[in-house]
Formats: sequence, C-alpha cells, structure tokens
Amino acid sequence: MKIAVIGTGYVGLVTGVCLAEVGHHVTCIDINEEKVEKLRKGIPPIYEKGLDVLMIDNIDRNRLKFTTVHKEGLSDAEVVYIAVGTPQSADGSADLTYIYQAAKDIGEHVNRDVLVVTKSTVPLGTNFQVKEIVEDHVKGPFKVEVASNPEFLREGSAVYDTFNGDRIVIGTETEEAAAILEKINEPFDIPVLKTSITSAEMIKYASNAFLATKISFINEIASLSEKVGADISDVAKGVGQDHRIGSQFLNAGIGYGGSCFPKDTQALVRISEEVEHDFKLLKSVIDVNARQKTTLFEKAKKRFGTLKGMRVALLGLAFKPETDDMREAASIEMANALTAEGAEVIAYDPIAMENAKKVLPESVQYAENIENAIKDATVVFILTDWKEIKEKALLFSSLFMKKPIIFDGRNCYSQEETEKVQVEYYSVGRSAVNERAIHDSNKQLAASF
Ligand SMILES: NC(=O)C1=CN([C@@H]2O[C@H](COP(=O)(O)OP(=O)(O)OC[C@H]3O[C@@H](n4cnc5c(N)ncnc54)[C@H](O)[C@@H]3O)[C@@H](O)[C@H]2O)C=CC1
Ligand SMILES: O=C(O)[C@H]1O[C@H](OP(=O)(O)OP(=O)(O)OC[C@H]2O[C@@H](n3ccc(=O)[nH]c3=O)[C@H](O)[C@@H]2O)[C@H](O)[C@@H](O)[C@@H]1O
Repeated sequence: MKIAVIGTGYVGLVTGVCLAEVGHHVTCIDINEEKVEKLRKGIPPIYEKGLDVLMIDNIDRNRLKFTTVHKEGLSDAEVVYIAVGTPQSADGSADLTYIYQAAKDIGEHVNRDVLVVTKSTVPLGTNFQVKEIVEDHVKGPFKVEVASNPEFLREGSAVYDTFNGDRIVIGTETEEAAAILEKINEPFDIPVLKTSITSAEMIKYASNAFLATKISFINEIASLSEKVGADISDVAKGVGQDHRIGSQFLNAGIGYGGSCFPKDTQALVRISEEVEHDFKLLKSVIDVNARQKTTLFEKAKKRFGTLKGMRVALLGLAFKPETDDMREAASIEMANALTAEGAEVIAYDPIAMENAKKVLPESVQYAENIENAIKDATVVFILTDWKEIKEKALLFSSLFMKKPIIFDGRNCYSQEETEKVQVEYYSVGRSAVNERAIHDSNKQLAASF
C-alpha cells in the first residue's frame, strides 16, 4: 500500500520504517530539513536499537523515502499517518498546532480518496476536527476517512515494541476504514482491537495515566517504607507477584519523566476539566511525581547541610536507559537544583550528552567516561539506570573516591552489595547503608576539635 507518514520523530520514523519493512511503500515527510538530510543518508537522528539497519535496508529496496515536500509524499498516498508532536501547552492541555497544520497539509496535497490515521496522542474529539480540516482543504471530490490508531511503543525499544506490541487499537467511523488498517497491520500479527474513534483516543490516555499511577503509587509506598523500616525492593516484589497487579512499572525511583507521561497526565486532567470532571486521582499522581523528583536532592541536603562548593557527579542524564531523549529527564531538575545550590556538577551519560548540553545549565561539565566523572567527586548521584552505570558506578566509587557516597535514584544495587564495599549509600524506599558508621566517625571527628 502507498503510505505517507507526516512527522519523523520517535513515532513517525519508527512507524514509517516498520511499515516499509513489512512491505508497504512509505514516504516520510518532515519540515525539519536537517533531519530529512540525515534520514536520506540512512542516519537516524534518534538513538533506537535496530532502527538504522532496517532504515538502510528499506531505502535500498526502494520502499522508504524521505522528503520535506508535502506534495511529493501526499499526492498519491492512499493512507496518511499523522505522527507530529502534541506538546504540552502552558495550561497543561495538548498543543494541537502541529496536528492542525498536518491536517491542512494533507487536505492541500492529496489527490485521491484518503484515510487519515492519527498516531499522535490527541485529546478526545481531535480526529473529528482533523477530518473537518482535511475536508475543508481538499481540492477535489475526494472521500476523507479518519482513524485513531494510538501508539504504545516505548522509547529505547521502539522497533521491538512495534513488532511485538500487546495490541493494535483501531478506532474508526466505518468498517471499511477499519478493514484498511487491519490489512496494513496484518503482517505484524498482533491482536487488533476495533473501537469507536473516541474510545481509541481514550485508550491511549488511560493507558499512560494508569502506568503513571502505578509509578506514583509505588513511590508513595517507597516513602512510607523508608519511614517504617520496610524495603521497597522486597515490597514491590511481593506485591508484583500477584499477577492481578503484575510486576512491571513497580520500580520506585525519582519519578517518571520523558516526553509522554508528564504531558499526557496533565492533558487528561485538562480534558476532564473541560467536561467538569474532577480527576482527583490523576492530580495526586502528578503531585506525587513532582515531589518525588526532589527527594534525592532533599536527602543529600539533609546529609550535608549544604552542597555548596561540592563536586557532584551526575550519572545518567536521559529520562531512562537506552534513549538519548532528555525531555522531562530527572537530570534537568537535579542539575538546576545543584547549580542553584552552588555545587560543581560533572555529568556523564553513555548516549544523551549531546542532547543534555542543550538543556542543562551551562556551568555543567561533561566527563567522557564514568571513571572521570567519579574520580574527583565528593558525591555521586545516579539518575538513570543504564547497564553501564549499574555495572561500574558502585565499583568505581569504592575504588576512586576518598570517601565514597552515593545517592541512587534508581535503586541499582542491593543493600548487601553496598554494605560489602563500604560505600555510604542512599536509595529510594530503603534505609541508608553505612550511614551510621560515617555519622559516628563524623561525631568522633567533631569531638576531637
Ligand atoms: N515518543 C514516544 O515514545 C511516543 C510518542 N507518542 C506520541 O506521538 C506523537 C509524536 O511524538 P514524537 O515522535 O516523540 O515527536 P517528535 O517531536 O520527536 O517528532 C515530531 C516530528 O514532527 C515534525 N513535524 C511537525 N509538524 C510537521 C508538519 N506539518 N509536517 C511534517 N512534519 C512535521 C517535526 O519536525 C518532528 O520531527 C506525540 O503525540 C506523542 O505524544 C506516542 C507514543 C510513544
Ligand atoms: O506514550 C508514550 O510516549 C509512551 O510512554 C511510555 O513510554 P516511555 O515514555 O518511552 O518510557 P517508559 O519506559 O514508560 O518510562 C517512562 C518513565 O517512567 C519511569 N519509570 C518506569 C517504570 C517504573 O517502574 N518506574 C519508573 O520510574 C522511567 O524511568 C521513565 O522516566 C509508555 O510506556 C509507552 O507505552 C507509551 O507509548
């Protein structure tokens, strides 16, 4: 089938490449010339495992093209996917500027009957607006159908998720539109759920809101566990073993970040307000997450009094491992707080450092490896649980730091591991390790003055 994809971000690019991989002829359109230039050369502008190989292969097979010219991609497309961004507006709602522009672009350039498929996460009712805009701009007696086909991929495993998703949700007004999308997706061999457009739009927000709720819930239990002396790792394991609850998304930490949970939870609260529904639970989820982001910094302040003048190693900058995405990453708030406090920050991330430079304070220094970040640091903060960081941070801290102190926002190590290597260790939802010994020696030191 001839398919156009508007927007070549995480979703659009992965969708385009994977649709080409299963045999469709895909033209990806983006307004960003620099991006398209790279894409044409087979260089993905984002870090996603396995994407480059599939991209090059499908460009070579002539099934995948990239352009900045809408007409080129849209004029003979039978199906057009919209995968542009829907960022958060100042009032928390989803900003639909790019969606409306894409709809206008489609209307102006399609040259036949068309099915417009929205992959972007959009508030309820948006697909009907898209239909109206496309219809208002088409230059012929063409039939316009719309479908909501929300995306559930995770960054870092986007290609894998596309081929191994739990479900494909197809929301349409007609059976014919649903049948086209079913046919397109047949090669993926993933269960399809057909719904109305509005239900499909809701499924996406409800899924992200539920996952965010799970995270805030376990973070609340973590805070409580610290206070009563329980260990959140054991608690989460025990809770998750009940398969009605499930073990995924029960990792306590420094709160959820990324390009979707923060904006989609806010957007759903705004959607609720518009229909006079007070979504109390979701508002609390958001509040808990905001508080969670500061807990590690507060712990360090409590431990040291002030971090002024201290050299702090920040390990892991991306919002989660296996991605270079810095959107709503915990490292941003942490680097800002540390810098405002007067600390000297030296940061390291295996992949995200170039993107980090665009959003972290200018004074932040960057180390080329973990060893260099840790070497002269007084304290280490772990913010992203990259495999490399998990493997090296504890060992290197114990080897290279004069008095190793780690604040771990991702619970990378067991209490036993840290006890063994004599590192003063603070994590989330568990008691501090070696704290007493250090405090005792501090007391002795103080007494000697
Ligand atoms: N990033 C993710 O993991 C997921 C994102 N989503 C949703 O998918 C949508 C897209 O997200 P991302 O891919 O992260 O966005 P992104 O911001 O990475 O990419 C969007 C792309 O669209 C392009 N664009 C904007 N207007 C255009 C136009 N009129 N014509 C052509 N190109 C245009 C931009 O230049 C940009 O390259 C959002 O609604 C997001 O909530 C859904 C599931 C997963
Ligand atoms: O709509 C979207 O964009 C996507 O949002 C999330 O995917 P993503 O943001 O890529 O990453 P996740 O793996 O879900 O992690 C999100 C955040 O939650 C945090 N998290 C995750 C799991 C957990 O147990 N604890 C926890 O703190 C992560 O560190 C990260 O900051 C969803 O998992 C995808 O299904 C969805 O398609």
